[in-house]
Amino acid sequence: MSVLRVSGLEKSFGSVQALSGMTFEVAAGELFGFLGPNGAGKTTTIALVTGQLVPDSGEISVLGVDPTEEPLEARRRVGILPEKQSPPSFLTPREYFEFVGQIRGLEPETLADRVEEWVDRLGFRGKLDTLHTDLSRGQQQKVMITQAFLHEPKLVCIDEPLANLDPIVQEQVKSFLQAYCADGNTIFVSTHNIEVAESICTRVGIVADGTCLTVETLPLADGSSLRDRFIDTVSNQEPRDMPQRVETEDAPTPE
Ligand SMILES: Nc1ncnc2c1ncn2[C@@H]1O[C@H](COP(=O)(O)OP(=O)(O)OP(=O)(O)O)[C@@H](O)[C@H]1O
Repeated sequence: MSVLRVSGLEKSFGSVQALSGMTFEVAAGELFGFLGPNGAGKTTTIALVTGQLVPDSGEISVLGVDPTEEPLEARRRVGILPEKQSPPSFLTPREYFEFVGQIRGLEPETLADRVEEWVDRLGFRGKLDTLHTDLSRGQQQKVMITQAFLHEPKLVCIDEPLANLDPIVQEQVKSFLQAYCADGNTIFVSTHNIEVAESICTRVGIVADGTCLTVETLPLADGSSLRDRFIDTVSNQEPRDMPQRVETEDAPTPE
């Protein structure tokens, strides 16, 4: 069954075309990697899938919901770990998790149990009552990972899950992500870390210029490395037409 389906997505920001025909599908139980160079459209795709942006055209289905039509419902069903976002500086992890637990409709006992699991898993029990502003980047990332999984969503969209984490915690998070998918859940993970994607993902989509160029099952059937496949795929793509500069007759004259 398809958990996430994206078809012919187009999205522009002014004259910048971020997505041009983005198409791919992710099935239940997959740990699907989304790989691409800077500016390929990965973050834009996650924002569309999670109802934070509206596409210009194209179709999205997230756990059977169209996030363009029902953004709140899509966000309710999906766990989101956005790129480069920090928990609120003026709250402690405990306060933030209470807030997230209420939004996610968790019973207080369930929330308490899950927070216990996560502080043990990621080792930040001693920081539960420290303001986020006084936590390190890695400790803040642990809080952000926890909030994405607290309601145990069927689908979690993650941008760079291992950013700022030390190698030991990275291994713990990688194992957790694999176990979570082995239980039948699905993770969609955008990353620049090709070796991490190769070690944990079941399939990867390689994207560039707002398009999914190929989807590969891992390990690659011909035994080549994902890094080589990535470089070959991205460097062999046809260059996209660059937007033409539009000359206007009444352009303002410089003072
Ligand atoms: N709000 C915005 N306004 C204008 N342009 C934007 C906006 N958001 C994204 N873009 C442009 O859309 C394109 C895709 O950006 P996006 O952030 O989705 O790429 P990405 O694959 O996540 O890149 P990276 O790996 O560098 O994080 C880029 O050219 C970017 O400059």
